[in-house]
Amino acid sequence: MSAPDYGRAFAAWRRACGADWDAYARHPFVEGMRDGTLPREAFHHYLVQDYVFLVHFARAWALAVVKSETMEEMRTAAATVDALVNMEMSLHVQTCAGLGISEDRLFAAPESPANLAYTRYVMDAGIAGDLCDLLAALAPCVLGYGEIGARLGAEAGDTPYADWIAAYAGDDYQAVCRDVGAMIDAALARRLGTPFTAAPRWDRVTERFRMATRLEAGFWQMGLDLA
Ligand SMILES: Cc1ncc(C[n+]2csc(CCO)c2C)c(N)n1
Repeated sequence: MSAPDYGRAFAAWRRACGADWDAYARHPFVEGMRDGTLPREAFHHYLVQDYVFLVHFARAWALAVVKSETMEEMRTAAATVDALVNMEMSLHVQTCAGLGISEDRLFAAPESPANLAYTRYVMDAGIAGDLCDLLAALAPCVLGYGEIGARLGAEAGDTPYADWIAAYAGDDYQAVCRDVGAMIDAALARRLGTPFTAAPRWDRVTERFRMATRLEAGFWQMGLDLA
């Protein structure tokens, strides 16, 4: 299936990062969720690490509030922090509880190096650069899960991971992806001009997107390797 429409920047970044993008969006971990062959322990390991990931991801979106230059940017970034801290993280705790993973285990989990590399890379992209650099590093996470969810929602058969797929394939999450895609396009147009793909800085922000994409693939691999 073709890529979903999450705006112009995403389409251009995705095309520029072709092989790296496919290595993430079609990683064996993802295909294992699709056909149900992903080992349970790998999914559980991923979920525990993902809790730690969400903590740092919320911090990175809080940095997007700091780096905002318009009220609209600030509202989107602040709403994302709120959704992560007050909804996603408690949902995550509930999901894990349903699978027999206690909150104590989540809190006690030592952070894996692949997890640390990814989240601190995103944070540093934002600290060293402006909102464009930060959003380019955040985009593979937000929009990649949208694309993966949409594809698996259409392709998956009977799989124990149907709930995970439904959450990201659903209309609510797909609308979040379109909103974030529009925010990214507006933020780039404001700072890089239009067309932003012709701006001197375009290649540098594309490299932020590429590295974050590679680190997302590393996160799936960490799940498979129980690393
Ligand atoms: C490694 C990893 N990458 C991406 C996501 C997806 N994700 C994280 S926060 C969020 C909400 C929107 O900002 C979404 C979809 C994840 N859970 N774990």
